[in-house]
Amino acid sequence: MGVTLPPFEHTSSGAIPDICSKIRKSYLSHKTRPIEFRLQQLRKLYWGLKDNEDAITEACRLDLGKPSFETYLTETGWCMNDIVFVCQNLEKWMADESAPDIALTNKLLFPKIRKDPLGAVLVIGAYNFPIQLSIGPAIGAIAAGCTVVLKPSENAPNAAAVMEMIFKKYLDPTCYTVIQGAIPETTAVLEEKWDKIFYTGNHIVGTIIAKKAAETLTPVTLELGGKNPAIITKNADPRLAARRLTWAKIINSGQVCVSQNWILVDREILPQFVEELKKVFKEFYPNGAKNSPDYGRIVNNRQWIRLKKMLDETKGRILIGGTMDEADRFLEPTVVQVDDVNDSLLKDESFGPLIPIYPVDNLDEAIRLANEVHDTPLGVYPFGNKKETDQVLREIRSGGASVNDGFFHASIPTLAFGGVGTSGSGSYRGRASFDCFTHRRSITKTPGWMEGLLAIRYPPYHGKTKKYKAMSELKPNFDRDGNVKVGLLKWILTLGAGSNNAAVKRYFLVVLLAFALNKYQSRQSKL
Ligand SMILES: NC(=O)c1ccc[n+]([C@@H]2O[C@H](COP(=O)([O-])OP(=O)(O)OC[C@H]3O[C@@H](n4cnc5c(N)ncnc54)[C@H](O)[C@@H]3O)[C@@H](O)[C@H]2O)c1
Ligand SMILES: CC1=C(/C=C/C(C)=C/C=C/C(C)=C/C=C/C=C(C)/C=C/C=C(C)/C=C/C=C(\C)C=O)C(C)(C)CCC1
Repeated sequence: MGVTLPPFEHTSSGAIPDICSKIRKSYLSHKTRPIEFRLQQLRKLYWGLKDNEDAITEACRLDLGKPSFETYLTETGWCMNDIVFVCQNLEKWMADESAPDIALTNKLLFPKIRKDPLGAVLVIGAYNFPIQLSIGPAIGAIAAGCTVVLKPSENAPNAAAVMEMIFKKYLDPTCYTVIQGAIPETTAVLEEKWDKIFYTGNHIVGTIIAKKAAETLTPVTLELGGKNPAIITKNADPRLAARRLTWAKIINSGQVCVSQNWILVDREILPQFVEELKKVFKEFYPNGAKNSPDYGRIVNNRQWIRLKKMLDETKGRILIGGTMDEADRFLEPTVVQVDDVNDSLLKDESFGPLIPIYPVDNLDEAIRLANEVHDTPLGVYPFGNKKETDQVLREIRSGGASVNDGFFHASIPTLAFGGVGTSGSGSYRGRASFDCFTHRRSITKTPGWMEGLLAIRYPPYHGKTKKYKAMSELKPNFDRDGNVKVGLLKWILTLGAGSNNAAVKRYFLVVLLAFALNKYQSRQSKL
C-alpha cells in the first residue's frame, strides 16, 4: 500500500504519573470548557482520521487482516461520521435544560440542569475494533469537555501507534494524550486519580478495573462481552436467519463482542437451516474463506491457540468448515452441532468465527438454556413470529437486541450501546457518548425577594409543621392494599369505571345504546 506506519512503543512507566498530572491540570485550567475549543479539537480529529485513512487501513490489515471495506465501515468511516454528527449537535446537547417535574412553588427557583464535564478521564480500548473502541469514547469525552488519556490495546499495536501519531499531530497535547502499553503500564495508569474510567474488554479485567476504581469512588463505564444467544424458532425463515447470522460471525472474523456466541435452533427447522448455512458460505466465499480478500484473521497466536483449543475439545460434530492455519492465523468459519451447555464451545465466549448450533424442542427450552448459559448477555437475536420474538425479549435480559437479525442494533452509530449485568454497565455512542462523560448538575437560584416566604425553614421550628404540611403534602391516590382509590367525582365522570381508558369505552357504549334506542323509538312511532 506504500504507507509507512509509526512504530509501537510502550510509554515508560516512570513517565506515566507526570503525563496524567498534566492532563488533570489542563482540565482544572478550564481550557476544555468552551464549546469552540471542543469543536475545534473534534474537527481536527476528523482531519487526523481522514488524512491517515490509508495508514489506518494498513494498520488494521496488519493487526487483524481486516478487509478495507470493514475498516471503513466499522473504524474510519464510523468515527468520522460520529465526529460530524457530534459537531452538528453539540451546542444543543450542551445547553442548560429546564428541570422537568418541578412543583409550581419550586419553579420560582428556576431549577435547571447544567451539563458539566466529568473531568480528566481514562479510556482503555480493546483490540478487535481498535480505532472505533478507542476513538469512539474519546469523541464523547472531548465533546463533553473532558481531558483524555487514551490507552489503546497493545494487541493491535499498529492501530495503537497510528492513533498516538494522530493525537500528537492533530490534538492539543496538553489536553489529550495516548499512553501505550500492556498490563504494567495500564496498572500504573490506574494508580492515578481519574474522574471517569471507560473500559472496553473482557469481564475479568473489567472486574479489576471496577475494584481499582472503587478505591477512589471513580465512576466507570464497562463495555464487556457475553455469551449472546441467537434463537431460531420453527416459524423463522431459515434462509434469512442463515444469511444474517453468518454475516454477524464472519465480520472481523467473529471477533465481535456483540455477535451471537451460539444458535439455538428448533429441531423441526434444523436441517433446512444447516442447508442454508452451507449455501450462504458458498455465496459469501466462493473460493473458500482462506482465499477471500473479504475475510480477516485472528489477532494473534495466543488467541488463535485459544480458539483452536475450544474447537479441539468440543464433543460436538463439525458440520461446516473446521480448517485452520497457524502461520496465517486463519480460522475458517466453523459450524458445530453441540448438545451440552458445558461443551468447550459454550463454556466461554468464543470471540472468534466458531458457530455452535444447539437443537432444541421448543422456544421455552431455548429460553431456559440461554438464561442458564448467560442471564445478562450483551445481545440477543430471536428469529420467528412476533409472538415468539416478543417472548424472547420479555424473558431474556440483554444489553441490546436485534429481532430477525444478528447484532444490527449495534450497527446503528447513533443508538446507545452497552451491556447489562455482567456484560457491562453504562452506554455510549451518539448523544449517549456525550452523556457518558457529562455530569448533569442540578442548579437553582433563590431570589432575594423570597426570603420572607422561605423563613418557614429556619428554626425555631415550633408550630411550623402544620403550616408546612398544608403547603407541601401530596395526597396519595392509593389505599393500604396498594389499590388506587377513585374519588366520587372521578367515579361519576368516568361512569363508574375509575380509569380514563375504561371511561371512553363506557361513553362509547352509552352513545351506541342511545342511538339504538332512538332508532327503536322512531320505528315504533311510525307503526
Ligand atoms: N462491549 C463492548 O463494546 C466490547 C467490545 C470489544 C470487546 N469486548 C469484549 O472484550 C473481550 C475481548 O477483549 P480483550 O479483553 O481480550 O481485549 P484486549 O486484550 O485488547 O484488552 C482490553 C484492554 O484491557 C487492557 N488490560 C488487559 N489486562 C489488563 C489488566 N490486568 N489490567 C488493566 N488493563 C488490562 C489491555 O491493555 C487492553 O487495553 C471479549 O469478552 C469481548 O466480548 C467488548
Ligand atoms: C432503507 C432504505 C434504503 C436502503 C438502505 C440500506 C440497504 C442500507 C444498508 C445498510 C447496511 C447494510 C449497513 C451496514 C452497516 C454495518 C455496520 C456499520 C457494522 C458495524 C459494526 C460494529 C460497529 C460492530 C461493533 C462491535 C463491537 C462494539 C464489539 O466488539 C435506501 C437508501 C435504498 C432508500 C431509502 C430507504
